[in-house]
Amino acid sequence: MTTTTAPLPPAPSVTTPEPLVSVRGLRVAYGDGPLVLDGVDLDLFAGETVALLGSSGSGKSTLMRSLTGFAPITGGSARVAGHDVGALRRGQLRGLRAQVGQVFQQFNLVGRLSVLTNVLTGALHGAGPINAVGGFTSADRQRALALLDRVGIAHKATDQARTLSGGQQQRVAIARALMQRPRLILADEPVASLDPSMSHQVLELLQEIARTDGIPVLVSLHVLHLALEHSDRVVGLRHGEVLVSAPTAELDADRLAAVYDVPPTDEQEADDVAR
Ligand SMILES: Nc1ncnc2c1ncn2[C@@H]1O[C@H](COP(=O)(O)OP(=O)(O)OP(=O)(O)O)[C@@H](O)[C@H]1O
Repeated sequence: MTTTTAPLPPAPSVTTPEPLVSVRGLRVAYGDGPLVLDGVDLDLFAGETVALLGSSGSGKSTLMRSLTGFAPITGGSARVAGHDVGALRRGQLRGLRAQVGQVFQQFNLVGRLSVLTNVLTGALHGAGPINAVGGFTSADRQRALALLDRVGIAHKATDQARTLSGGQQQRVAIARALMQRPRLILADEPVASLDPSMSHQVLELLQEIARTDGIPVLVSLHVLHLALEHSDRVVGLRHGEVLVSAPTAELDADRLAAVYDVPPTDEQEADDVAR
């Protein structure tokens, strides 16, 4: 009797989503100084909000800066949107930065300009100095107004940015970041200057943008409960190393406190929120 071997049917294709950001064994040192990041791994996927926690000096800002080529990578790699950041030349880095929306603690708006103009400047990213003087199109203006509407402050479009409250200014900064049509949003302590209510609103907005637009949002925070309430995953840095990396649903404040040399007390957290 002969037996024949039938060919196997093709395996069902299992597609694992590719992370937009993939950091492996990243090491960063400034000048001759010590390693500020030492072997950091990080993936960021479309649609997720990842909270970055750690004591002051643990390397949160440096990790963010390394994703846009502003930190000196001395080992390992950081890939963003398919690019090996450490291997990019200056012009290529400019192109990458145009795809990354950034939100900062101090909003970084031009106070004397209108809210609308501040948002429009987001369209200049990557345009270069020659295109930048060409002015904005009416399509740009429509889009900027639509974004202001989305973040809830279209009624302030013609006001000078400096006349807005902190929470409103941060919304403008988020609209400006969206004007870039970013593939990634980096928010470095975006609520450190806001009161508790504004902090929740701004973080809710960032998480909504991540989910709706399918953009990964990496947000550094100093307040544990804000991270637990407004993120899908938490990455905790300690002395430049990843100590915790887990879905937020699996974490609690006790486990996250291990990230800190001195765990923040409720009082300190309240102070941080109120700052
Ligand atoms: N441009 C720089 N030149 C030299 N050292 C730097 C530079 N930027 C940061 N550092 C050092 O790198 C370390 C990490 O700083 P980083 O700002 O990344 O920490 P962080 O976790 O964001 O802190 P914080 O919560 O206070 O913002 C610190 O020791 C800091 O002094």
